[in-house]
Amino acid sequence: MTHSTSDRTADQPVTPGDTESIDPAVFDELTRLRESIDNIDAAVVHMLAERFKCTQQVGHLKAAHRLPPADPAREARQITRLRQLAESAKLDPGFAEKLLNFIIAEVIRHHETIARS
Ligand SMILES: C=C(O[C@@H]1C=C(C(=O)O)C=C[C@H]1O)C(=O)O
Repeated sequence: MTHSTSDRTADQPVTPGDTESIDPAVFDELTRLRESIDNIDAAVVHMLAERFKCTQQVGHLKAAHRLPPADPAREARQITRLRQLAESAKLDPGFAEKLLNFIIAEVIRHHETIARS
């Protein structure tokens, strides 16, 4: 059985996936916003891919010159800088720090693999 928007009162939540019962104007707005989210997610993936291309080169340079995979002093400077950028962009600095640490941990793992190879 299908439901029109008039079958549902405002206080009843819409079942996830039940797009037919969403007000068409709301659905259009949601679709527009989701298209932007998809574009942003694609940009993030492409930017991360470029970042990892650079960090792979750093990994090979470090391995060739017997430099350690991690550089905690550089990381500390990056975190300070990113927290400041996040603050001015009204992004949670704690979240920015966690994200950078997550990415750096993956980079260091790659550098350790390169150094062993
Ligand atoms: C890429 C480097 O190696 C590691 C990874 C970093 C990063 O992903 O930004 C930063 C510092 C290092 O711990 C580097 O030393 O520049």
